[in-house]
Amino acid sequence: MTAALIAEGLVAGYGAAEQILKGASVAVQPGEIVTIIGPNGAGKSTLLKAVAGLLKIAEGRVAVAGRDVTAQDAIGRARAGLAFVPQEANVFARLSVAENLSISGFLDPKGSATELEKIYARYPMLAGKRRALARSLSGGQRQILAMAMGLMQQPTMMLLDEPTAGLSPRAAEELFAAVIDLNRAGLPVLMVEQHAVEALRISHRGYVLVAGRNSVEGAGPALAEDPDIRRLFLGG
Ligand SMILES: Nc1ncnc2c1ncn2[C@@H]1O[C@H](COP(=O)(O)OP(=O)(O)OP(=O)(O)O)[C@@H](O)[C@H]1O
Repeated sequence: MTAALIAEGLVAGYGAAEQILKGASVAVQPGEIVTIIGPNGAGKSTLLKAVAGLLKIAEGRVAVAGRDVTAQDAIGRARAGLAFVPQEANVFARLSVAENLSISGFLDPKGSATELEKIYARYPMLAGKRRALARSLSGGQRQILAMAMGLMQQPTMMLLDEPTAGLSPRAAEELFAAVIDLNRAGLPVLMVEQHAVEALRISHRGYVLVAGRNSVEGAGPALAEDPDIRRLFLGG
């Protein structure tokens, strides 16, 4: 089986300072939700950025659906199938929902209208608010919009950086339900989450990243219930 994503031995950082990633690796198999947890500053967001091609890596390799994309920039990796939803500033606040979605179809302008209809069918909330400015949406609605913008790229693999950050427990639950829904429709997901227990419970597998390196990995629900993991990384 060809992995949906392989990132191997990534070394990367920001400029002259010490590298943040010191050889981190993750893999996502077709059909999986995989969550990366770990202490603040471990490099979780940095790992997603390095995979998405937004941060140059000094060492390592990235492959999407069996194709090596290490030499590709962010656009090349998007074309190869990766959609990255950043944690912050992930929608254009002053544009409408429809405009946000339309410009996200830039990889395939011809297919964009069809894709847009699929998205409105999947998320009736967005269809109902298509003329609303993105900044008028609730936090949860905005995260759905950001995810839908990723879907406009017709990805084979979704990268989500803390999709529930700043959301109420209820909105976070709805967002996780939307992630499960997408995954059941066949999309593999790699996410970084602060709501680690909830995220691991809905994940097939999880990785613990510590100081830029892999620590523990295992089945998501098992990690969520593991007493040592809970004590060390999940606040008791
Ligand atoms: N743009 C940047 N320029 C310089 N340093 C950065 C930048 N972004 C992140 N860092 C540093 O890289 C380290 C890892 O940050 P990263 O955001 O990847 O951590 P994280 O594991 O996602 O943690 P958190 O849960 O705090 O977001 C931190 O020390 C952070 O200060």
